[in-house]
Amino acid sequence: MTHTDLPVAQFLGGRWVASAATMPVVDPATGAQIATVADGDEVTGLAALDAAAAAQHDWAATDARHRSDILLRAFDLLHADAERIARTITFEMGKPLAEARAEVSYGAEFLRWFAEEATRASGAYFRAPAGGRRIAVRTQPVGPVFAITPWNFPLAMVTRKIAPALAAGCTVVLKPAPQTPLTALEFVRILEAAGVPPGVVNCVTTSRAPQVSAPIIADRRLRKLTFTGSTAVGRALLAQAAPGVLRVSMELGGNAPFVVLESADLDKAVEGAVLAKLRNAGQTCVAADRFLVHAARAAEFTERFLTAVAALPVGDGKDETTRIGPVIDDTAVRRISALVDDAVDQGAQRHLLGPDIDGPGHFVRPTVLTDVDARTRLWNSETFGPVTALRTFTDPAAALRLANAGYSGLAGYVFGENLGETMEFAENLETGMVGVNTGIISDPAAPFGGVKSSGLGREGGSTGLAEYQEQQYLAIAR
Ligand SMILES: O=CCCCC(=O)O
Repeated sequence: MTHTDLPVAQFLGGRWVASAATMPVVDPATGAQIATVADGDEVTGLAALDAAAAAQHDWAATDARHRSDILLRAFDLLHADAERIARTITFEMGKPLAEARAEVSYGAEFLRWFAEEATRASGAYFRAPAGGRRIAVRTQPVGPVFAITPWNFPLAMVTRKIAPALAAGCTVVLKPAPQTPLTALEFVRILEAAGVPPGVVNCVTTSRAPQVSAPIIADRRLRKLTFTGSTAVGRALLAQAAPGVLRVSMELGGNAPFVVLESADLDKAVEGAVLAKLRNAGQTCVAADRFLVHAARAAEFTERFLTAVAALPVGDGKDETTRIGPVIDDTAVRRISALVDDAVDQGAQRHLLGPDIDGPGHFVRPTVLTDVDARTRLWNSETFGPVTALRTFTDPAAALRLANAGYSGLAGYVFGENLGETMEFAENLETGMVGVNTGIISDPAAPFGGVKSSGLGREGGSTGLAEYQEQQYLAIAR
């Protein structure tokens, strides 16, 4: 597969602007360079914002039905090209083809969801209770949006931001992750073909994120920043957004607890654990990181989970049989290995599963660690790899305290058949999302987001559009 039909260019103001500066795109399964794309700088970034700002007024003035129709055309075009886009995802970030196909379907659903939401925009009109005036409330687009997207879901995290922005009437500057520009560029071509007017969506690919992002965020024409990525980068972006008092949506890091209560159905728990931990080789913000298993069920759960993980073929995601692909790069391999070694040094038992794949790609051997000390870095970090950290509990109240310890609060998982106890536990988890007897929670119709340091705002669901809207209140004298 080659990507030579993608221009080495930035998409600015509805045109593909050729770039002399370039950056490579690397297949994490082989380490080989698979494409070259434009490498933008601050001038490119500001040119993208110029185009977005220039297009904002006219785009905001379009009818919601018009914007909805464009999103639906993009939905159809994405499905028509689904296999090629899925292969692009797998080539540039390594996830198994089956998962890449699932991502295309999932990503496309944001286009359909927000195409539908676009036409449901509502306001209010009523008499003030104290009399004297009528109150009218209308919505309007927040204005130009800067969307910074991650490499782990190179399509779905783009559609999850661009679809509501377009539905609301906002223009966009998109900066995809440097590891995964190809999927974003392919999607931009789909938007172009779907009829998105010039300047409404602009895309800057760059290896110099801070250099490109800072001037855009500092520019007073920008009105919203939306980011998915690590908490550390999110904090830095929030600081940059403060002087302009930008609207922000931040989907940041997690460290999800996965709790198996005494009443759990272990068929469901093991299946859920495999999905919650190993989807995308563990490189998901909602990945289960801290397994807390009731002592009475721990031996059986652990044995069955080890067997299930050992049975998952590890390898190049382009091989149809692969279930666990590479991690994104060599830095990730080293970071994950250091977390594992540190946990083992502090008393954890290491269970190595699957083959040990030596380079040239970036592979981490699936590993389960039992008896992990809750003070280790592994327990307290977002692992972002195929490594499971497990400990047991006897007192559910203590397990809940441990699950809620720490600063992150994105996702959590609870498995149990005692409905009362399970729901009580789920409701008391300090996370924005909870999977109850399921290892997959993502759904375009549900509000995705975290509490504590896992983020601000929600994407998708019935409130996802409002993240891109302002309310204007009109006081009408009687
Ligand atoms: O890392 C965050 C991506 C979340 C993907 C999903 O919606 O499951």
